[in-house]
Amino acid sequence: MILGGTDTTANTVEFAMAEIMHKPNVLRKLQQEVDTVVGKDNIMEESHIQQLQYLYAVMKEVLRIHSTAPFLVPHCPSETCTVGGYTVPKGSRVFINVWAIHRDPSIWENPTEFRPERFLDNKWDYSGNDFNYFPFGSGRRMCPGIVMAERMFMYSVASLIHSFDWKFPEGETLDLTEKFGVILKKKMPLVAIPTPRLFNPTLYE
Ligand code: HEM
Repeated sequence: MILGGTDTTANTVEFAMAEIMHKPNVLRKLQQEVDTVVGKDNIMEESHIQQLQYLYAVMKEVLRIHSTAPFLVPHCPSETCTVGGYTVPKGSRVFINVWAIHRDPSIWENPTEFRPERFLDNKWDYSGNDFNYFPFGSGRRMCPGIVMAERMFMYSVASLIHSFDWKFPEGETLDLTEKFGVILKKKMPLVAIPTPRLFNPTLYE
């Protein structure tokens, strides 16, 4: 529970910050949204999360393009079964390549482009009922930590972009190389330089 709940969300936040910093128009839109909802003379609270619809779309897009659990977790059928015409013997170890499904050009327009707007119409959700988009898996073994993951992600990223502007260190550019494993990680850790942007310095105390 602790492993499943910390590394996953932390890596999703790291990928999100890297993508956001690389796309100044996305950062601008996010900051406009938090400034409207939270205000620049206030700090981010959990109660603001529900109103951050653009940030919610950003989270969904990060979970699509950098699927935190790229092969879900291994499943093992208790009986031999047939799926899509293929026989899966009892006891097999089954990995679902959700990373590839989330980048399949027959499902997604420009799949490698980071474009949160594709989620703004709420057509896609991750309830596990749509096998084109299921970053939290599906069925009985689906992730039980979705609500906590949402809150941790939304609160962390909203606080970071509300309180600070962010840039890459001088001379450094974006490196989004992924390191595959049970959990997808950024190969090179993100280095990001913050600059305070709120009016009242006491909000940083
Ligand atoms: C961005 C955050 C997260 C992502 C993308 C994620 C994704 C997943 C996925 C894909 C699975 C496997 C589902 C399947 O195979 O059908 C899973 C399982 C699991 N997750 Fe998460 N997870 C996240 C955060 C969390 C959090 C915050 C917790 C707990 C507080 C958590 C606890 C678990 C547990 C206990 C399982 C195993 C469930 C089982 O096997 O019955 N996860 N998660």
